[in-house]
Amino acid sequence: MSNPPGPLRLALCQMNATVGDIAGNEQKIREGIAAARGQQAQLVLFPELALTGYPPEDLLLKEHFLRDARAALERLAAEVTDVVALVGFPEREDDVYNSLAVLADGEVKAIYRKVYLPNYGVFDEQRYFATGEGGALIEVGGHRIGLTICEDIWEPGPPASDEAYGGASVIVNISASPFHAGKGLERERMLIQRARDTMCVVAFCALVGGQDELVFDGHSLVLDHRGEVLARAGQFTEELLVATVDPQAARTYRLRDARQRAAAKAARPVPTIATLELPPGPEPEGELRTGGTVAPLLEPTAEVYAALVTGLRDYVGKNGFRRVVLGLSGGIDSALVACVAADALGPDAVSVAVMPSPYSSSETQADARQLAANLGVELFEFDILPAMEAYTATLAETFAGRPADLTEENLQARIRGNLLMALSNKFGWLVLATGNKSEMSVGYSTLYGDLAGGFAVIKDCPKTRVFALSRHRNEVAIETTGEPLIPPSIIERPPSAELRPDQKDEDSLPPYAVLDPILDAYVEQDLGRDQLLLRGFRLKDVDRVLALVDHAEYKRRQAPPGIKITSRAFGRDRRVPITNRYRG
Ligand SMILES: Nc1ncnc2c1ncn2[C@@H]1O[C@H](COP(=O)(O)OP(=O)(O)OC[C@H]2O[C@@H]([n+]3cccc(C(=O)O)c3)[C@H](O)[C@@H]2O)[C@@H](O)[C@H]1O
Ligand SMILES: Nc1ncnc2c1ncn2[C@@H]1O[C@H](COP(=O)(O)OP(=O)(O)OP(=O)(O)O)[C@@H](O)[C@H]1O
Ligand SMILES: NC(=O)CC[C@H](N)C(=O)O
Repeated sequence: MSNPPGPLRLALCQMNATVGDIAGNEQKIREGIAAARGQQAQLVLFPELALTGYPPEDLLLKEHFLRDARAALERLAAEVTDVVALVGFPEREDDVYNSLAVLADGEVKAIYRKVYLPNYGVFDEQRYFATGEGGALIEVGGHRIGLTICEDIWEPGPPASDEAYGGASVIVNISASPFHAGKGLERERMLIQRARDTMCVVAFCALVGGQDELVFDGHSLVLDHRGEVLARAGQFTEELLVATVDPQAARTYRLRDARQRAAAKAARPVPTIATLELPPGPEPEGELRTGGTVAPLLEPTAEVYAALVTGLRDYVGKNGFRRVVLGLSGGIDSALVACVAADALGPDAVSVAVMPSPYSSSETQADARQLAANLGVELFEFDILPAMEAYTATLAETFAGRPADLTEENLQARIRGNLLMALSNKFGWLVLATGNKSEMSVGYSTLYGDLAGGFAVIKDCPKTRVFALSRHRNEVAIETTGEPLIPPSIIERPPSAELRPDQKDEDSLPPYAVLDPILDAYVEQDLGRDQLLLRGFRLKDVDRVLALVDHAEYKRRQAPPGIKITSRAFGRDRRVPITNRYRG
């Protein structure tokens, strides 16, 4: 019997790739490999499709895009020495595969192809990729390492189980796993279970950063064979997570667990696709011990806030904007968006416009000005009365004899939207829309009015969550400066669109504490009318809300993109027809 292989030093490069920026991603991978080498890592992992960013969507239908990605991979491979690098890329062969390349000794040594291609929720991988054949191992200095790509490890059985039964003591997973509230913990629990099932070290290397509506939270992990967390990267931040693992301990552990012997006999044989020398690694005399840094987890509301900040920062940065602008009403939605913008971009990159009409109360305007001052953002003031009067005069003859109604209310929202778009056009700023998920659900927003804009930061945050996030931001401010950031009256005042005298949201909608749970059940869980009644919601509320949600689909299709933070956001996550006579 040969000597058992010793410890293995891993580096997980939790990087923020940009979709389509092959050269930029290539450079980040190059730097990650150098940093991993600097940390004496022997194996360095990069996220799923790290070379192209995730999801590249229909770029994958372009042959030249696939060729460019391959060329970048070959360039990187040629430079790799003294470490084994596992890099995600789209592979064009007889078909297209979502693949992991094993780079070592100046070449691409082997390629593993993703087996499970997710095609639910926001995922569309079967549109682009063919499935891989099954699990695969690489041997690095006697360590058998099982390869998986993202969804592969969400499946309880093969390929990970086949790889473990085939002798793997380490399972690596390169991933691009989009965030929703609570997902990080859910994913960590799943990975702990996989480590226990396979009795393997699990190294999970995650993508981080925003891509259109998706945010990738990072939260890379290294677990031992009993599911203990050896190392955890921070959430929503780039990081090179380095950890030393003891694969031999996993092998020893298995000797005491007879279950896997029978299962191993029944398992599908797994090929070893590369046999490689162990790269140098740390000096044995050094203070080498298993583990790495373990970042603490953010609490649930802080986590969602961080997702919004990351999503906005990356949307703005990756799309080449330098500044954003939004209408600040003195209400809670625009207040929260302004805070997120200032936190994401810095107050110097945020402008706000206070645009009172005769229905805007002096209190809300004062609150808006106070918040702008607290944030230190640039403030514009535009009185919209002259524009309202101009519209009214222009339409007077046509509308003669008709009372003022929603038409005039919507005109106010449209005047504001127009002014913001004028600032956008003149100065090249991105307009942030401020609608929340409750409003998006029931269509409580004006087309070409407050729905105007380039990015809708809180469109997936129900109003009750908007309150929680705003309170959270104030708690953070009080902890750091002793003062709230958002004037408390903004949080305490009953929500109103202020489009007519004394208007309150609750005059036309059920209270948000009632509305939001109905929306969660109907929109996120697809429950029907009868099931909603079984849950104790009132018939009157259910019928009204369901009709509003169904009717507003046309409006949502015209809304700007925004950050997904729930398990079911509007858009690609929930595809319902606009023309639709089905009720309930
Ligand atoms: N199926 C369909 N496909 C395509 N377009 C369709 C359509 N059905 C109606 N439309 C069009 O949509 C128009 C109606 O939509 P729209 O013009 O937006 O107006 P509408 O939905 O009628 O009114 C706006 C609603 O949002 C509320 N609001 C506005 C502004 C701010 C807030 C807030 O609190 O934040 C709330 C306001 O109180 C009101 O209830 C119709 O006139 C028609 O042109
Ligand atoms: N007086 C105003 N000045 C500037 N912007 C405004 C004003 N009123 C409305 N807006 C813009 O239009 C959006 C829709 O606001 P509205 O007051 O109609 O309802 P809301 O959904 O309760 O939003 P908020 O909580 O921000 O007030 C606001 O978030 C803001 O961006
Ligand atoms: N890219 C993937 O395969 C991701 C799928 C996985 N279930 C997730 O949500 O994280």
